[in-house]
Amino acid sequence: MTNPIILQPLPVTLLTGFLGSGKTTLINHLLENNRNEKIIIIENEFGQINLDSDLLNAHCDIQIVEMTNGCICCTVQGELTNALHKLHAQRIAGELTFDRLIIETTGLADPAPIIQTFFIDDLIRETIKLDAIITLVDAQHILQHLNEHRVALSQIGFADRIIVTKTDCISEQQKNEIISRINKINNKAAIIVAINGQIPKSQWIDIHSFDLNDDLIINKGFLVINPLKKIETNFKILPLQNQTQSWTDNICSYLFEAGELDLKKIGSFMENLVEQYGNDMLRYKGVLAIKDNPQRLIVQGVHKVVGFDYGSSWQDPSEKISRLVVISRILPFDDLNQEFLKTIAS
Ligand SMILES: Nc1nc2c(ncn2[C@@H]2O[C@H](COP(=O)(O)OP(=O)(O)OP(=O)(O)O)[C@@H](O)[C@H]2O)c(=O)[nH]1
Repeated sequence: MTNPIILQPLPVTLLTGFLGSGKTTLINHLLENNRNEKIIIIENEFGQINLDSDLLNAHCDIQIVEMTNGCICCTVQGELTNALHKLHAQRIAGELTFDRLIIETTGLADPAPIIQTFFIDDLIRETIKLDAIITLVDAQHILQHLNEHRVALSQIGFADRIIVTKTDCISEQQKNEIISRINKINNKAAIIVAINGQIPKSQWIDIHSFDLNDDLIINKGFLVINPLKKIETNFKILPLQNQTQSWTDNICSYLFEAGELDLKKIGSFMENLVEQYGNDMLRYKGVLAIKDNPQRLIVQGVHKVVGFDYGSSWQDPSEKISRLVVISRILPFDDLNQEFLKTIAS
């Protein structure tokens, strides 16, 4: 009898960004500088013609799976699920060996249905580990994209990390304005500057954004890397102070904060929040302190798909603090915050 093959969950990076923002350029840079890893790339193109697979470096050790069935919102979940199941079957059968998967979405895609695929499907949840959502932003055109295409806003809102490209085509002042605008839309993601995709792999691969760990890092600083210099982590992670909303653009970051909560009450608060506003909530992540429970309760969600899990124990019970960050289209924050505060344990 042969032993069943036990495989580690496959790390997956989801690469998004508006048309022409530099996704293929970034992947090519990775492939050229990372030849000892086998990478599978799933391309999701809008329309029937997929040019990107031709643009990728054919001589590198990659496999490309194309999904060319245009309408991303209705078909992508099914198509992506099928593609991932097929890859898993080939991996299990030993027909394909690879170390990681990168999914490059069409520039016109709202990442929501793609991300949801990773939460919804049982086999995918068990065999794949979503590492991070990386959004590329074309510094030259982003202001126009934001004005004209809601999807550009959504792509920034969903990001765990944002890579600003083409800063070589604009002035220093314009670059700073753009970084500041992006930071107002999503102040959770670190922002990195890359010219022609030239950043080290460690800046966008193996970020572990979806790990259910206890760190709720709220980043208000910028991580700006000059590709020509040695990487310095001149990286400020500052606690979000009392500011709970950023009002430029209609996607905001909200912070709900309190001490120990009542499990039942916070459960129904979350249920109502997601039921009522799930369509507007791009991403949310929280570390909650529950009364009479030594462990942290971790909550993560994308729109109406939400997951709860217990994390590690609080070291010092007197420091138990609950934080929930929501990146969303505009919410009636004051009313919701009143409801949130009612979940504080008595
Ligand atoms: N000047 C400059 N050009 C860049 C930079 N990054 C990418 N480009 C160029 O921008 C164009 C589009 O880059 P791609 O990598 O094809 O962009 P993409 O996001 O894959 O494009 P789509 O698949 O059409 O959405 C190419 O001509 C790249 O050479 C950069 O940092 N600076």
